[in-house]
Amino acid sequence: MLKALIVGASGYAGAQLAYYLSKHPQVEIAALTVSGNSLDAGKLISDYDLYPQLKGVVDLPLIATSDYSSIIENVDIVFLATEHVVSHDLAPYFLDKGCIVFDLSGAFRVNLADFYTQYYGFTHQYKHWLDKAVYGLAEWNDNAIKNAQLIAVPGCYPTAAQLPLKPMITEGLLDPAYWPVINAISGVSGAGRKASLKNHFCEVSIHAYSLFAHRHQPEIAYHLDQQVIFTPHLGNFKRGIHATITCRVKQGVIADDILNALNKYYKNKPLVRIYQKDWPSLKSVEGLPYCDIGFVLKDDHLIMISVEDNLLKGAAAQAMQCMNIRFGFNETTSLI
Ligand SMILES: NC(=O)C1=CN([C@@H]2O[C@H](COP(=O)(O)OP(=O)(O)OC[C@H]3O[C@@H](n4cnc5c(N)ncnc54)[C@H](OP(=O)(O)O)[C@@H]3O)[C@@H](O)[C@H]2O)C=CC1
Ligand SMILES: CC(=O)N[C@@H](CCC(=O)OP(=O)(O)O)C(=O)O
Repeated sequence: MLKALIVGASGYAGAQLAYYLSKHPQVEIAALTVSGNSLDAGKLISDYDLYPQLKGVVDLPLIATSDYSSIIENVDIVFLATEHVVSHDLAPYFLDKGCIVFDLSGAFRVNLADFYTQYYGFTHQYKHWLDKAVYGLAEWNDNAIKNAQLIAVPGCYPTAAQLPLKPMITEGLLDPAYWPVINAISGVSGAGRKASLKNHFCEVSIHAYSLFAHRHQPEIAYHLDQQVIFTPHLGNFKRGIHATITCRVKQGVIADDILNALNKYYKNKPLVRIYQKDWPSLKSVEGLPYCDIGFVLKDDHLIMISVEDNLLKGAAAQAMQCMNIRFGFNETTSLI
């Protein structure tokens, strides 16, 4: 049995990882940790005020620590379900110890000078690990993931945006003169579990935010090798991302070309489901590890709809999928 550590286990993504690992036949949980001064220190993850859904499933304590020396002996795999700067600081320690690290934050996703100072507010200190990190967009990077020590699991919006667009761009179906326009709305869990007025349920309305300034715009553009306009929205629901992506196709492209491109890349990919008619809504993916994609073409205007659970295909499920790929397990083990 491989042994896995989840850092940030009391967070929304960390708790989902704990659930998936509890069902995995080849990997077991070595420890669940939170920060040294966590208010949840010593509680069971399944306690009433944390995740009672995990009662009888994962009844492990949350260890509050910043010293991993006694834990690491026993660990093969580390999931960092922590905010970006915490992952940035912790990942090299585990990597130097030889662990395989799956980072759910943005700390190793984009290898561009000044990207972290501009969008994340810190100067990246670990260029050599940034150079080695493999972007964990699982359906597209499986060969590189198989050999990676550090897997940077994509952001929730970038997964919902890239999965529909990548086949279009790779097959040369889009008119390069027009940037795809991505309008995506996320549930409040996208902001994490820590309470603030911004994610207080009674305060949340529906609104766009970070116009022309969200850190996921450069992440999407970098990995697509195509500029895009990206506008995130916050919605008054718990979980899920619904992305509406409007593009201009090249003259002569017909609906069959779009469907064939999607099928070419996803027919054998169990976690991406293509709609042949109509288009998906959030209820088809809530609590599930899929990204569902539909589209409509009118003349040379293409609208693609993609939906996912931000905490699952947008975070924990994709991390688990990457782990399965990395260790040669069935891609969907413990996920479906
Ligand atoms: N929520 C989402 O939809 C998505 C999230 N992500 C990314 O995944 C990561 C986790 O997100 P999410 O689960 O929402 O975040 P949460 O805020 O819900 O959880 C963060 C977790 O990290 C712990 N933590 C904070 N500081 C430290 C530390 N120094 N050492 C160890 N643990 C620490 C927190 O516990 P405590 O503070 O008590 O120590 C908590 O368990 C983030 O990088 C986020 O950007 C990616 C895609 C989607
Ligand atoms: C609704 C909400 O606030 N969403 C977050 C993005 C989700 C996330 O966790 O960001 P990463 O994918 O970069 O890790 C935001 O816009 O900052």
